[in-house]
Formats: sequence, structure tokens, C-alpha cells
Amino acid sequence: MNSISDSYKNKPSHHHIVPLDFKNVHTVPDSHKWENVEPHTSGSVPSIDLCDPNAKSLIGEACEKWGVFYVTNHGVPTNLFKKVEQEAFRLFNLPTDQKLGALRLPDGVTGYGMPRTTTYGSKLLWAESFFMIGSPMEHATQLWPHQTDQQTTFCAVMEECQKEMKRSSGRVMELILESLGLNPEELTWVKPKDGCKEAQSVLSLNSYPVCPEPEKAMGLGPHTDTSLLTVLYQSGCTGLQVFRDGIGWIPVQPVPGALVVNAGDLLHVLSNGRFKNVLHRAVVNNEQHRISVAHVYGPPADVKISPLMKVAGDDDDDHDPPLFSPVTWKEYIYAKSVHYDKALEFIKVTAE
Ligand SMILES: O=C(O)CCC(=O)C(=O)O
Ligand SMILES: [Fe+2]
Repeated sequence: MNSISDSYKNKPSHHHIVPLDFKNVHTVPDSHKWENVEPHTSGSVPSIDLCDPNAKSLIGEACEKWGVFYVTNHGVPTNLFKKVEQEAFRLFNLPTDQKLGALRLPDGVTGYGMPRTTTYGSKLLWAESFFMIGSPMEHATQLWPHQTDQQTTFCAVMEECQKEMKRSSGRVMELILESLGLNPEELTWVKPKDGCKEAQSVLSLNSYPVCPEPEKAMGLGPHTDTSLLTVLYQSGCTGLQVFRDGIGWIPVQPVPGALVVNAGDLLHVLSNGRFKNVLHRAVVNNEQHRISVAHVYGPPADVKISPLMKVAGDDDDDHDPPLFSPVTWKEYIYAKSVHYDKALEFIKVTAE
């Protein structure tokens, strides 16, 4: 099988480290202590109405300047997120032993465990996560072995969420490609016809439990996403922050009805460096348990991503030469797990 699950399997990782029993710790242990965490400042991220006739150019501009933006009128029903949030709280509030029933295996990808970005830092995170690719039924039966109703409800809500977020991510991807002057049909997996390979995605529920000493801990350390894009829903609690050169860390507050789109490393490659792969982090607090739902969207695992010809240009036009060598999502996930924030350096085309 050649799928996104295989990509995560190969990576050296702390993937299967058991998260802390957060409810039963009253101070931040040394293993989870982050020093000199930079404070945040203020600012606001652009917001784009997907029904705006200018959505295409606004998205292009936001990707270029920010690499992050809110989208409204994205078509995902708000009540679906309420249900996802409810199910996520139900899961993360289970006793630790019960959650460990669905613990991700050392060579596994889906299930309960640490966030994907754990490998990127030396300190552990004040967070736990649950990954899904397709139906989470296998894990639902591990989490709620005696409650078939609970298993069915959880799976129905999560499958609906994957379907809706994939559709919405696809729409944003189309607008991004159009903003680069391309016809989305040129990348068959963006709008797949029968039998074509489809874009792939991972749905991640992230949980940031209440932290007794939030200034000493970190929910997710600074990172960029490996994906083309990540579409994020946040429960009504602040935590996400994005980094702006010369300004610092700007909070991306939850806005009712809006989703957050982060441009990832592969979009930076595809756009030949034009679109920013936004550096972001998630901080924790001592009042509210925060949940976020991240839909990580990328190409089929074995499709090479390289700077698009119309952006990078053929020899016979005056665009910039391609800055990056072709790479699959699978190869890139592996490179990122080894080289973290230097991973893009390894696919940079070096001048002769
Ligand atoms: O929880 C958040 O706000 C950020 C999540 C995130 O960055 C990720 O899942 O990659
Ligand atoms: Fe992220």
C-alpha cells in the first residue's frame, strides 16, 4: 500500500510516547518545561468570505503576505463542529486507561497519542491528540468497548467531518491554484474524476488540557505544517498564534463560524516560494480545556510536488527558475521528521 499512513509509519518518532495523565499532575514536570517562551503581541489575520467575487485574489494575497487566513462561508455546517467538539471532549475526558486502549502503535499512525509535532522539540507538549484516516471504528471499539451507540455516533460524526472538511479544503485549494493563474483541472487530484487518485487527508483532534503553570508549558511548539494546507476549527478558547517577521507572535482568536487556513510547506514548494508556510504554535492556559480539529490536506502520497511550471516558468519565459526539487508528501514527511525546520533546505535547488 502506498498511502499517507505509510509515510508516517517510516518516520523516526516519539509518536507512541504515552501522553501525561494531565488531570493528575499539579505542576509542570521537567520533561514538559519550556524555557524562555516568547510572549505574544497583537494583530489580526485576514478573513476571506469564500463567496466574495474577489475571493481568489484575496486568497492569493493572504497566502503571499501571511500564509494564514480565516475563511467564512466555507460551507461546513456550524452544528457539525458542535458535534465534533462534543465527541472530542467525550474522548479526551475519558479515564487515562480507557484512552490508552486506543494508543497509537509504535509503527502506527491513527489513534490516541502525542501530537505529530512532538518530534520537533526536545521538550514534551501539554497536549494529546487523536488521528484518523477514514473510519475510526477500530479505535472507537477500543475506546468504548461496551457502548456500541457511542462507537457509532463517534464514527458518524468524524466521518462526516472528514468529508465536509475535505470538500472545503479542496475548494480553498482550487482558489489558491486559480490565484496563481492555473486551472485546477491541471492537477487531477484536486478535482478527481472517476478512477483518479484523490488528495489525501488526516483528521486530527487536538486536546490542550488546563495547565496549572501555563507560562512554563507549550501546547504545540513553533512549527510549519508539512501539508499543502491545514484547515482548522478551534473551540471557543484562544491558543493558536502565528509568527510575523518583525512583529512577533500574533494570536489567532477563534471567530464563530470561521475556520483558519494555514499554508503548509508543500504549498510553499508548489508556489515556488511565493506563498508563506506560516510558522505557528499553540499555547495553553489555566482556565479552559481547549480543543482544535485540524484537517491536514495534501496530494496523493506518491505524487511528486514541484514548483508549478507557470509559477516557476519554463526556460522560455521570464519567471524565476524552480527553487525546489520534486518531492512526494511521503518523502517530505520523512525529511521533516529527521531535519525538522531544515527539511526544505534539503530539496532546495542549489545554484551551479
Ligand atoms: O491547535 C491549534 O490551534 C493548532 C494545531 C496545529 O497547528 C496542527 O495540528 O498542526
Ligand atoms: Fe500546525
